[in-house]
Amino acid sequence: MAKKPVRVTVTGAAGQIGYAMLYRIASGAMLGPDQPVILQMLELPLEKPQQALKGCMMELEDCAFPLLADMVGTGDPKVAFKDADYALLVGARPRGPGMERKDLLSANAQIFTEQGKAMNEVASRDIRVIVVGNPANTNCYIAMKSAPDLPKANFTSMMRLDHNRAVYHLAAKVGKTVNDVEKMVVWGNHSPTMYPDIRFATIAGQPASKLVDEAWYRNEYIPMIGKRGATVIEARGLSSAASAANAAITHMRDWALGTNGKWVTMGLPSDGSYGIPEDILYGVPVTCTPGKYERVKGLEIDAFSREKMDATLKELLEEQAAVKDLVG
Ligand SMILES: NC(=O)c1ccc[n+]([C@@H]2O[C@H](COP(=O)([O-])OP(=O)(O)OC[C@H]3O[C@@H](n4cnc5c(N)ncnc54)[C@H](O)[C@@H]3O)[C@@H](O)[C@H]2O)c1
Ligand SMILES: O=C(O)C[C@H](O)C(=O)O
Repeated sequence: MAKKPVRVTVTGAAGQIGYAMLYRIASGAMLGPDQPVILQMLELPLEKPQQALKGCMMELEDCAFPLLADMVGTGDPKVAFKDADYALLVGARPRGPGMERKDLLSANAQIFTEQGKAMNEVASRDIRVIVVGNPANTNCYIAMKSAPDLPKANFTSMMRLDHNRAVYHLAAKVGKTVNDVEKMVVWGNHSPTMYPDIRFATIAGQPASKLVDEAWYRNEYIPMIGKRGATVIEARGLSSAASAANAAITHMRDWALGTNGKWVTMGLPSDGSYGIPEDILYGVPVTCTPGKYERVKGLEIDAFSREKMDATLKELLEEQAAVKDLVG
């Protein structure tokens, strides 16, 4: 029997990431080739973005996707999140050259308070949320705190782009492919303080730390992964869109359908493990079974890692303090 359609909300749907994302979700790339979806798309309630959203919806019609059961385009969060089963919170102001992601904090905090409240009121009680809009970890924290009736564990922030970058550049360094890399971890914040940790990683079954030079790893690789977003902005004049959309889709796909034991990185509200205070949205390794993620627990944290993990935590605590008044 055909599956019942599920409702997927995308905010900032007519922006660059939205445009790279909608058609893949409607094609089944996120929830599988037998799962019909209803797309509920939110854009700013202003003429230009609403007009652009209409254009996106025309193109969705013209794709004639068999899995697209229905669609809604709106400027009202309560319409966009109504009964939503999945939400991809993309809509936010992106940074330009010379800005850090945390410079966007106050501009975007309001958005995530409003959207958290709307989800609290009208979304499915089991909604699964990924926050992409920057600063993603803290925006997710704000949305989660603004939705006290929904399970905290269902709020996640996107660290998958960092994870994918870390996997690709490690594989490339030793002349292997991404398929050869297992057990990558990117701890912490989606910012230059993030800590790509290769201590558990293997490349074609060999320990990664034995295959690459430690000085390269510490002095080149870690900062390069942390600054990759800025490097793309410099080159494109715009922030990553295709790779960000791809990361969000694979984050949700893995959560919905499982990873078959493979480790991926998700920003999760901390449960206190690894010395991260509860509720802070922090990148950690997980495995997923359909509909459920499970943290990889009990990893040993050495002195170098502790220092790196504490530095990215410190930044998250500062971001959290800066939005304290909004969150209450
Ligand atoms: N977490 C990550 O790894 C990652 C990666 C890339 C980009 N980003 C972030 O994603 C966000 C979106 O990037 P983009 O390149 O698509 O930007 P964009 O400017 O092209 O699109 C953003 C869209 O959001 C809309 N929008 C703004 N406020 C909104 C609101 N309150 N409700 C609904 N829609 C709203 C805008 O009208 C616009 O169409 C930015 O914050 C960017 O920094 C995050
Ligand atoms: O760096 C940015 O501002 C965009 C995004 O967060 C990225 O990492 O590509």
